[in-house]
Amino acid sequence: MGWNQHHGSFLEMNLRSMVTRMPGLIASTIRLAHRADPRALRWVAGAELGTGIAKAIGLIAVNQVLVHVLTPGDTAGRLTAATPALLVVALAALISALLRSLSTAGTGRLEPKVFRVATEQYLERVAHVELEAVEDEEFHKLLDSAQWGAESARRMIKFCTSVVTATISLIAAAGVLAVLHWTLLPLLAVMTLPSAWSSLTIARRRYISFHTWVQHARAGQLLGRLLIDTDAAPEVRVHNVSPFLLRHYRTMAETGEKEQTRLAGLAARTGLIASGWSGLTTAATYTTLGLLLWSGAMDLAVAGTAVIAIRTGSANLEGLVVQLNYLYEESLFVADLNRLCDEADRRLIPTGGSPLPEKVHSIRFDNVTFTYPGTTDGVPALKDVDVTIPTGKIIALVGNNGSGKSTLAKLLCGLYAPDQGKILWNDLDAAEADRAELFDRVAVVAQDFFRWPFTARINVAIGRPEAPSAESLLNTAAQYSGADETVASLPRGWDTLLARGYKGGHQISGGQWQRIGIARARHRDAQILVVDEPTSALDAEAEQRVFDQIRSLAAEGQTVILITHRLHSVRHADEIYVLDHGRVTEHGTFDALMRADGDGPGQFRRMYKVQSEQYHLAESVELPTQAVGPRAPVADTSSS
Ligand SMILES: Nc1ncnc2c1ncn2[C@@H]1O[C@H](COP(=O)(O)OP(=O)(O)OP(=O)(O)O)[C@@H](O)[C@H]1O
Repeated sequence: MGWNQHHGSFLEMNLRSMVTRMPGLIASTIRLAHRADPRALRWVAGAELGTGIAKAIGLIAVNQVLVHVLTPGDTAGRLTAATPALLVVALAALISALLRSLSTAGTGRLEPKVFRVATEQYLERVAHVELEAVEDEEFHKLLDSAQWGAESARRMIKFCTSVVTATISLIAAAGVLAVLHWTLLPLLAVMTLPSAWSSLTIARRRYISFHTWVQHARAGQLLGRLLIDTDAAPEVRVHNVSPFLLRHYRTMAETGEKEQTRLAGLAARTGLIASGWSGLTTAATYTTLGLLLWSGAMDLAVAGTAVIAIRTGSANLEGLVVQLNYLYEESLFVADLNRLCDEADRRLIPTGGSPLPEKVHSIRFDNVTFTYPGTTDGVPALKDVDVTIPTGKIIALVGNNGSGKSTLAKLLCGLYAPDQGKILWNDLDAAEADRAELFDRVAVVAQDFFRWPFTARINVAIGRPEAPSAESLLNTAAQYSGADETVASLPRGWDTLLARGYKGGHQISGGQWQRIGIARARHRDAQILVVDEPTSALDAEAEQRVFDQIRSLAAEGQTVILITHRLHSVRHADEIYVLDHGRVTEHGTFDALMRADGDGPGQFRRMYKVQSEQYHLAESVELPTQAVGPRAPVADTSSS
C-alpha cells in the first residue's frame, strides 16, 4: 500500500515541518477542488469564512453581555442594557448554524467530485504509460500508495474546511483575549501544548507502526481473500487447503492484534501524561486569572469573558492541531498522487512521430537485442535477432519455453523498444514511428488474453472500442473463431454477462474463452494479426478450424504471426523462425527445416520428431500434406 514511501516523512513530522508545508498542501487541495466544482468550492469557502466571523462577533457580544450584567445597578436595568448584545449572540449563533449546514451541503457535493477528478487524473495517465513502467516495481509501489491519494484528497476537503473554521475562531478568541489582557494569550498557548504533543506523538507512532506492519497486514488480507476466491475455490476444497490458510490467517491476525494492543497501551499512557500536564497548565491559567482579579488588574466582567474566550480558544487550538495533524497525514498520500502523475507524465507513450508507410511490404528485425528492464541477471530475452516478416504471409515463431517468442511479438506490436538494433517498417524505424498508428495496425491474441468481465458482445467489440459494433460484424468475427456456437449456447446470446459471481453472470470454459479472444482479434481487423498459442485450449475440430481461418486470412493479404508449440500446425507457414535462448537458431519453410540435420540446425526437426513420437506419429513426417493436423502433435516443446 506504499506506506513505506512515507518513512522519512513520518520521522520528520513535527510542528515546524507541518506549519511550513501546510500552505502549499492546502493550496494544492483547493486547486483540485476548483477543478472539480468551482461553485461548490465558493459556497464552502464563503460559508466557512462566514461561520468564523459569526463566531467572532458572537464572542465579542458575549463580552458585552457580561459587561452589562456584571455592572453594578438594578437587575432589570442591567438585563435591558444587555438585551441588544444578547440578540447579537443569538443572531450570530443562528447565522453560524445556517452557514454550517450550507458548508456541510457544499462539502458533501465537493468531496465525491474531488475524488473523481483526482482518480481520473492518475487513471488517464497510467493508462497511457509505457508497458515497461507498468511492470516496474518502483512505479507500482508509487501507484499503490497514490491510489490512496485520491481518497485522501477527498478527505482533505473536510479537514481543510475544519482548519479554516478553527483558525478564524481561534483568531477571534485570541483577539478578544489580547484586548482583555495580554498575559492571557501565552496562557492559551501553554494550555493547548499538552494535547498538541499527545496527538502528534500518537499519530507519529501509528504511522511508524503502519510502515512496519503494512506487508504483514496485506499478507493477512491476502490469505483471507484466498479462502473466498472463486478461482481458488475448487482447489481449496479438493486439496483441503482451508485449515492451512485459516491457521496462517489466525496467526497473522493475532500478531497484528498484539501490535494494536501495544499501540493502545502507549496511547493511553501518552493521553494520561498529556491530561496531567493539561490539568497543571489549566490550573496555572486560572490562578493567573484569579491573581489578576485579586490585584484589581482585571474586573469581573472581563474575567468572565476571559474564561469563555480561553475555553473557546483552547478548544479551537486543540481542534486546529488535530485537524492539521489529519491534514498532514492525508497530504502525504496526495503528495504521492502528484508524484505518480509527474512520473507517469515522464513515462507516457510518446505521441506524434513519423506516419507509418501506407503500404508496408515488410517488417524487419535488424540485429535486435532486448533485455527486460529490471532483469537482475541481465540476460537478454532477445539477442542479435534478425527476422523478416513480409506482409501478407504467415510467419511462425517456435521454440522452447522462455526462448523469446512472445517477447519478439511484443516488440513487433510496439509494446517495448529494442535496446540495440532496429525494427524497420519498410525503411522506417519503429522507434520514430507514430505509436498510436503502429498499435492501430496490429491485433493480438496473447497467451493470457484478457477476459473482460463484461457481456459476450463487449468482449468481442472491445477489439475495436471506437468503432460501432454492428451485430453482423460481431457475427462474422465469431464465425471465424467458432465463437458463434459459444454465443448461441449462452442464455442471453451476445448479451450474456461473462463474469462469475455477478447476477446473471455466466461461466464459459477455457476453450470457449479462447474462441471469444480470437473473435475479438478478428473483429479488430488489423493489418497484422499476432496469435500467441491461439489453440492451446481448443478441441481438435475447433483447432483445425482456427488454423484454416488463419490461412485464409493470409490469403486475403493479412499478415499473421503465429506463435505455437504445435509444430504440425506450422507446416503451412511461409517462414518458420526457431528461437532458442533469445536467438534465432534457424529459419526456413517447413520442408526446408525438416530436411536440416546436425546439432545446430535441425532443432526444429528434432522437436517435431519428439512431438510426433509421443503420438506414435513419427511416420507422419513423411505423410504428405494434411491440411492442418487433426489433433496431431500437441505436446509442449519444453518436454524436449
Ligand atoms: N515481463 C517480463 N519481465 C521480465 N522478464 C520477462 C518478462 N516476460 C518474459 N520474460 C523473460 O523473457 C524470456 C523470454 O520469455 P518469452 O515469454 O518471450 O518466452 P516464450 O518463448 O514466449 O515462452 P513460452 O513458450 O513459455 O510462452 C524468459 O526468460 C522470461 O522469463
